[in-house]
Amino acid sequence: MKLRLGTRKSLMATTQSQQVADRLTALTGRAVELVGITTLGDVSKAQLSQLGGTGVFVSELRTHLIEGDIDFAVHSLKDLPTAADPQITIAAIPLRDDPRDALVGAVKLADLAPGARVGTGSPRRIAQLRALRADLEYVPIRGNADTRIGKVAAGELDGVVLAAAGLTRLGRDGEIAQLFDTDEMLPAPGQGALAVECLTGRPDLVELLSVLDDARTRAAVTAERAVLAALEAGCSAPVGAYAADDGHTLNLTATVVAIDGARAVRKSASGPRTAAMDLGRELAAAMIAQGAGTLMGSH
Ligand SMILES: NCc1[nH]cc(CCC(=O)O)c1CC(=O)O
Repeated sequence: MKLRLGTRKSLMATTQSQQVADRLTALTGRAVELVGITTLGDVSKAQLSQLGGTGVFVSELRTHLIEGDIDFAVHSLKDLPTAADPQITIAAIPLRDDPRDALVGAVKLADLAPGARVGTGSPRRIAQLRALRADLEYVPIRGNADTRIGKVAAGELDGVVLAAAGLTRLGRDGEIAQLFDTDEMLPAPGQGALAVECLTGRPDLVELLSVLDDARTRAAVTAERAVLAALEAGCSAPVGAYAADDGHTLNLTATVVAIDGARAVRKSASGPRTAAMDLGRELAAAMIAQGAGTLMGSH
């Protein structure tokens, strides 16, 4: 029997789902069929913020899992709520793609003229960009990557900032003018990683899908998301976190930035991969002690 992989119909979603399907077939011999699902979030993009952000896509695919229409689903990990759903198991977190943010446009950020218009809807990106270039105009934009990049081609904007991983999945990485090093811009927790999930009540399927798991990526994103959860922040909060696992140790850096870009709390910590959750929680507690909570309230 073919496994049914439920996916949103956007190009990014179908591309990443197909990659996961192909890898699963290569590793296990099991055939996988993509099942396109139109979510409420896709239908009414205008109301997306009222619907609670990108979490709406995740919860609709989860409803299809629970109803048995599909066997498993693939999400961008950074769009998953930090609160676990006991009915759902993240059976695999595959090897992460490039976690960095990217500037799409003709020139690097440092070479943009004063007052140039840069598009991004993310408070995390705006705040960190303001810290790098306070003299540019940051324009809130919505829509899929295609629409956003189109505003640069149309001359409406001088640049847009997006996740490098998403651009690569869309085959648009050739238009990247600059990749931001994590020293200058910390990505969203889990950025560039995928989550493969199915029902907890299907242990055989959990086991089958687990061949896709990458232990280092799982540890890194566990630490990053523990920061987010401990700060009680959502996916649209001005929180950046990045952890790298060098094979022995997990090195985690996180930041909370005020939307004006003028104030930030930034801290790093290291620990064993096996204690990823504690590493993230403890770093968040240290950040709160330095005023991170006040900064988040001030945007
Ligand atoms: N919030 C939307 C979203 N969710 C995942 C990605 C990109 C791919 C990824 O980070 O895995 C994007 C677009 C973006 O932030 O540019």
